[in-house]
Amino acid sequence: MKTGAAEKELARQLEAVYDAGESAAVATLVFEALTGLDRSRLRLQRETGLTDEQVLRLEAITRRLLQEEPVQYVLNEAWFAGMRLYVDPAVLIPRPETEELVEWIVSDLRARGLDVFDKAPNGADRTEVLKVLDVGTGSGCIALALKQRMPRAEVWGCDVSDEALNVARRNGSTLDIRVDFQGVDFLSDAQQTLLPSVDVLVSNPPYIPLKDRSSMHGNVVQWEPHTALFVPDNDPLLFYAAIARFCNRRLHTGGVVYLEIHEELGAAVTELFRHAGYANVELRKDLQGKDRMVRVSRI
Ligand SMILES: C[S@@+](CC[C@H](N)C(=O)[O-])C[C@H]1O[C@@H](n2cnc3c(N)ncnc32)[C@H](O)[C@@H]1O
Repeated sequence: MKTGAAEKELARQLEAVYDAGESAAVATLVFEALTGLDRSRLRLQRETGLTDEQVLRLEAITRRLLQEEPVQYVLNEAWFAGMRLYVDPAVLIPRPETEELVEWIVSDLRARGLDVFDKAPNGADRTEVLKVLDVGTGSGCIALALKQRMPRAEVWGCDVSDEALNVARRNGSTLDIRVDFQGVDFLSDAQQTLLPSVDVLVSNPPYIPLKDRSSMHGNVVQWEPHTALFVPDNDPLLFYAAIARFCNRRLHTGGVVYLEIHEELGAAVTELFRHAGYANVELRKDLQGKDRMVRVSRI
């Protein structure tokens, strides 16, 4: 079968689980992975035939996609902040909203003129000037993107899931980005003491109340790790409260906290931090116009 026709046929089949636009986008991702060609080369080689091996692989991929398994898990890759990350069902698939959180941090720190962006020249003093902690690191996407953009910062990522930490460490080593990933149950005050004092804390914690589960798309609920997604209906701010407790002890004066939030929890999260004595509280919308990020500082 020719590549172009096979891609069209896959898109058609995927309309059983996705809308037409998504089906075409997923089919293109599959064919990029299958052929090793980017989308413009793929278009130029529409008439090239698939090898027997490619046909077999395509059949296996199609079967998994039709069971609503996210394409990122099927292909074991997701793009985040220009990095190709390994992902599997142990970790949340990194989302574009989270890239916006990373951009907010980087642009703030640039504006502060901090000496963290350039690699120290050979032989120069490699003293790291800024300590950053990513809570609930999952694939390591936030921590790795920050360390890549700010080579002279010292970056930690923590997670309760050993499987997620394996993925994060694998990404760090494949990309050759040095982040210290640690296994910590952040909800335990005792385990929080294993973590360093920092200047910047960032987190995209679990924040979806369990009651929302029934209205979510099958490919999220059936496949993505529930420890990454859900919080109890009666305590949706659980992780933000734990972050505030940690920051009271371990965030340096002048330190800043950046959080991803549920679109309906903007007022509650900002109030929690105001009440805990934090300043410069700012709620920001994502590109979809939904309340999605909060920044607060410790004075
Ligand atoms: C919403 S995911 C975010 C993953 C990644 N930072 C991202 O933005 O794609 C939340 C992460 O928090 C982790 N997590 C859940 N409970 C935790 C706990 N008690 N302590 C530390 N991490 C936890 C999950 O394993 C998951 O990796």
